[in-house]
Amino acid sequence: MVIPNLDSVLYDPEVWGDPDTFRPERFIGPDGKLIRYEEFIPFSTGRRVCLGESLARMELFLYLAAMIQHFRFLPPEDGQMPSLEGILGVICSPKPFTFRAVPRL
Ligand code: HEM
Repeated sequence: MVIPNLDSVLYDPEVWGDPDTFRPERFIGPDGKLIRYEEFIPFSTGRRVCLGESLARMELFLYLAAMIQHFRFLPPEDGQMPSLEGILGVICSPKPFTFRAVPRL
């Protein structure tokens, strides 16, 4: 079995500059439009590209938009932000963290 290391591209400092910094605005150009980087390949690329990509993108958009519409997401009372260091496995998953979801009225 061959498991490609997509992180070598998704975290390539030559492409992203500061890949470990949470800076989603890196995907928005000065004209306010979405920048599409060919190096952004969370669903892989080529012949083995994810067959569920459009479904996953749509579900993620609907789920996140609904959550953000209904809640404000804040750090816990102690102000401790989640670590951006992942747990490395076949996929990289987040370390356990806590946060507050405050309903928007
Ligand atoms: C955020 C969600 C998802 C991510 C990040 C993701 C990512 C990936 C990646 C990176 C691969 C390539 C694996 C390889 O190296 O061979 C893959 C393959 C695949 N994914 Fe996804 N996937 C997601 C959701 C889904 C969903 C929702 C479905 C189906 C409903 C799906 C179906 C598949 C299938 C069938 C393949 C195998 C394609 C092939 O080898 O021909 N994925 N996915």
